[in-house]
Amino acid sequence: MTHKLAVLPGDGIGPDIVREACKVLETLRTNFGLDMAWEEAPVGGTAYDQSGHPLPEATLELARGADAVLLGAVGGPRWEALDYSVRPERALLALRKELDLFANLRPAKVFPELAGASALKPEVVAGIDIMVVRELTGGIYFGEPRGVEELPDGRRKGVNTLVYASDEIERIARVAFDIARKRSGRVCSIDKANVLESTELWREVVTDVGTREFPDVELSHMYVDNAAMQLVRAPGQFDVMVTTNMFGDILSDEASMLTGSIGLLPSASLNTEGAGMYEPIHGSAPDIAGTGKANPLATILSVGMMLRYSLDESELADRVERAVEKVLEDGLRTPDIAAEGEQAIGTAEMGDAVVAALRG
Ligand SMILES: NC(=O)c1ccc[n+]([C@@H]2O[C@H](COP(=O)([O-])OP(=O)(O)OC[C@H]3O[C@@H](n4cnc5c(N)ncnc54)[C@H](O)[C@@H]3O)[C@@H](O)[C@H]2O)c1
Ligand SMILES: CC(C)[C@H](C(=O)O)[C@@H](O)C(=O)O
Ligand SMILES: [Mg+2]
Repeated sequence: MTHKLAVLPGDGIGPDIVREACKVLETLRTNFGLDMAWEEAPVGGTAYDQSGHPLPEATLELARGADAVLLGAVGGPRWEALDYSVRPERALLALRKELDLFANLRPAKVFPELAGASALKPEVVAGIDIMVVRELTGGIYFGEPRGVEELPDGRRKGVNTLVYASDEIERIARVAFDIARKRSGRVCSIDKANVLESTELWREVVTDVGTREFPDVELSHMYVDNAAMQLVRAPGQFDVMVTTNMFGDILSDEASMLTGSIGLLPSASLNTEGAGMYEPIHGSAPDIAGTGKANPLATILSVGMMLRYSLDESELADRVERAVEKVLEDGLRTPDIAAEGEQAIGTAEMGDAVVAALRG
């Protein structure tokens, strides 16, 4: 059966990195028999400029009908002053909510060749392989009430609400425990249960699910401030980290620096139906947009996750990961992962190198 893909390049460096990921998909089709067809659609600021909305109905429909969505990035200074309701980032949140993509997997794996590019000492990050499991359709990103209101005395009040219902916590906990069973058998749940009742419930529910359904998995808990510190002090203690929407957003960017660059971290956002959205964890990088300096590897590795989690093509996923390892072994570096004085290559050259490594 032909896999139907929706490709949403978005803004800033989005189109550049997605172009390279599509070269990889095309190579898998022509050389390795991947049966797929993709259709592209605008999203984010680019879509807003074209149609007045960051997530046009046609784009949402395309995503709904696809087996998997590949997304670049959205947003940028050009659209920052827009009303919140039509800001590019809203498209991302709407896609996640509409497709019920509650489970966001963000692996942070240190490639041996890049241990020297890490923000930490190479010996501290050697072998690091962390899976951040981020809840993606709840928490403070979606809680009501929200907004900015005028107070009678002329002041304004900004409100966001951190809400979690027990079933939302249960389902993300199950995803984390399941993944841990295939890895080290350990889960660390990150919360702020000492201050926030919503995450006190988080801790309680994660513990219940663990005790009742996954007694074989070792569960520990950590407050988020400590976790942020431990991630740079001794990252080797973590394997699967499960956490709320906002804590996961922040901790995954932090974890990326263990690997050397945010330009290396892919993600999968999954629902219970097997469909998923795949995107790098980074944003539209306005500071380097249009310069050809963006690292496309996070997006290419997101294609790998797509093959594994939505298309049931794990052999091809392995091939993509091996091709990325090969280009790094060969010493190819975009500027974000190049050592001082080391020759760097551009976005398209990196994509071409992965394609060449795939072809063998
Ligand atoms: N998933 C998404 O679409 C997503 C994620 C994060 C931020 N954003 C949006 O992107 C815009 C910029 O946000 P930001 O600057 O805070 O975060 P960012 O992730 O876009 O950039 C942070 C830093 O990392 C660098 N960087 C990011 N991706 C890179 C890559 N592939 N290769 C090399 N360097 C890379 C950038 O140059 C920048 O210095 C904002 O509008 C934000 O809302 C979108
Ligand atoms: C752009 C923004 C809505 C998004 C998030 O906060 O989830 C981004 O930072 C991410 O990590 O995907
Ligand atoms: Mg983020």
